[in-house]
Amino acid sequence: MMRNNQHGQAALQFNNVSFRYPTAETSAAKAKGRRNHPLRSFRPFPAIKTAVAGSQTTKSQPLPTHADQLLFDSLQFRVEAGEFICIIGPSGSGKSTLFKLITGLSRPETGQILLHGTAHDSLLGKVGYMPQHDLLLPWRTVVANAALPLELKGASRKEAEQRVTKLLGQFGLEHVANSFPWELSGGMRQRVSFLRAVLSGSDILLLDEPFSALDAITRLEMQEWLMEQWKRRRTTVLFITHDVDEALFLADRIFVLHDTPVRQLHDISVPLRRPRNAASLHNPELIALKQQLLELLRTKVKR
Ligand SMILES: Nc1ncnc2c1ncn2[C@@H]1O[C@H](COP(=O)(O)OP(=O)(O)OP(=O)(O)O)[C@@H](O)[C@H]1O
Repeated sequence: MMRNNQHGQAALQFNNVSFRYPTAETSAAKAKGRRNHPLRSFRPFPAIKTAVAGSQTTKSQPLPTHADQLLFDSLQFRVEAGEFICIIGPSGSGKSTLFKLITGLSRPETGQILLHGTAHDSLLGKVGYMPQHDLLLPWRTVVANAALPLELKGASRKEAEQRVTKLLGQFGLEHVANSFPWELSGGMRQRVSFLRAVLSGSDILLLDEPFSALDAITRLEMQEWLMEQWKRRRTTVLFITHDVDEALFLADRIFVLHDTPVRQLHDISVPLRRPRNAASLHNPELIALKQQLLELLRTKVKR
């Protein structure tokens, strides 16, 4: 179900976004700090000796630095309202960093990130974010964990918990309302985490490998459940995964990050009608697409 509207306002848009770790200022400041540090002359390891032909000179090898690690270079893309986008790419290609830029945890060096056509000073709190590890607070019950974003927005705890309680049924959590996270299965914890992201109130949800720790059956159940939630809420979803089948099953479009720095995303539409089921992936067109994606992922990330 593509809801593409290239001429209207995008839900999310990257305009020439460049980013590197750490920023030039931080590395310069760190280097200055190191130069003035009293322990500067302390050498925990002997300098690496480099034999230079015909001489006895010794030379210290420079330590590797991330200062030049440009990850995104003038990156442009747009995501339309209501789309389901999966993001795949080899480890270290920048998938989680893309989310850090969207949430505002990191800032681009140049370029703009627009939500519904508007650039904000900070995007923190403007998108729902479900991190790779659910980060539920162990001392809070399911209701109290899910109520957190409402409390952060100023609601009293009682008020927030009342609103959460009304939603528990939709998320299949009514019978564990007063349980603690350690009493729940992985799939249930993911539901609480998802509810918490939804309660951020944003219509853009960023899900970072939410199902990677689940067994195959629970994972399939959670994928189907997520599809239901997405249809019901009509949110825009960006979903990071390492699993090509999962991406093909869920996505309208798949973004592939396969080079560093990322200058352009491979933007691949999934030609599969909804509703989908596991058997949909056996269609020959999808098998060919899977091969194409695996080939792209095998491309070595350049530095
Ligand atoms: N805080 C940081 N400081 C310096 N470099 C970082 C920092 N965080 C990540 N990096 C580097 O940036 C690159 C991209 O990291 P990122 O976590 O975005 O990759 P990823 O595609 O999400 O990887 P994975 O699939 O393993 O989760 C990596 O080379 C990583 O080492």
